[in-house]
Amino acid sequence: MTQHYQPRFITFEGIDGAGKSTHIGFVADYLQQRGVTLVSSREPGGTSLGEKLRELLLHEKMHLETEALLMFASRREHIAQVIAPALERGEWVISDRFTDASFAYQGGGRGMDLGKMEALEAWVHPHLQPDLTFLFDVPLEVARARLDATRALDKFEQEQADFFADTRNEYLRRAAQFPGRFRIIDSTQSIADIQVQLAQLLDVLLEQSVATR
Ligand SMILES: Nc1ncnc2c1ncn2[C@@H]1O[C@H](COP(=O)(O)OP(=O)(O)O)[C@@H](O)[C@H]1O
Ligand SMILES: Cc1cn([C@H]2C[C@H](O)[C@@H](COP(=O)(O)OP(=O)(O)O)O2)c(=O)[nH]c1=O
Repeated sequence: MTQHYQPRFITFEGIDGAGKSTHIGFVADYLQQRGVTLVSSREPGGTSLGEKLRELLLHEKMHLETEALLMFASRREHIAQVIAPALERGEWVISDRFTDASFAYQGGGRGMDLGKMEALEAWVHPHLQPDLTFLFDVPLEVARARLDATRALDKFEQEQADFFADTRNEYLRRAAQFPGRFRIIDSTQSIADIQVQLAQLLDVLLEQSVATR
């Protein structure tokens, strides 16, 4: 008998170089092998308009509030075109970043007023929150060394240590504020050990999501 699951929304967060992208494919495969139909997406981006906004956001200098507004504009389109329709079809959505990233980067890193951020969140998705958020957490030096070893850096990745310290602290503050949905992954572990931990956490969510019909 095929297993049916209630739809779930999973997000991946962490400072640049923490290892988030490395594990998204693993999570998608793990869930699909267990019968989950899912959509894998990312922010900023995830739609045709969102990908154009991503290009601007990652390469153009702009006012901090413009940056926050464009992140939420991309998110609004992403929810309307991708996230909400998939959940309504009964599918799962996994997204490489969501609103916690705006709190961490524009709020923590750039210092935007968190009250304004909360207002944007309440405006753009008053009733939608991830069911599960994996926060890939590493010391800044580890993340920086991984980035330097691998790729050309975009606008955010070129920021200094202070920026990432504040970004990481805001992520950890959000995790403490919403312990029900956040799972902090110690990303100094090996990739194999992280995958074991992810599989255990996904098994719990799968068990809680079995639909009886
Ligand atoms: N646990 C880990 N141990 C060692 N290297 C890792 C680990 N996780 C990721 N990496 C490497 O670090 C680099 C950045 O990882 P990536 O997943 O792209 O980070 P992010 O998406 O969080 O910015 C990649 O080269 C990746 O292979
Ligand atoms: C979603 C989001 C991302 N960002 C930033 C974080 C990242 O530095 C950047 C792009 O994210 P990411 O997809 O992690 O970049 P990469 O493909 O290089 O791993 O956008 C914000 O500043 N605010 C946001 O709300």
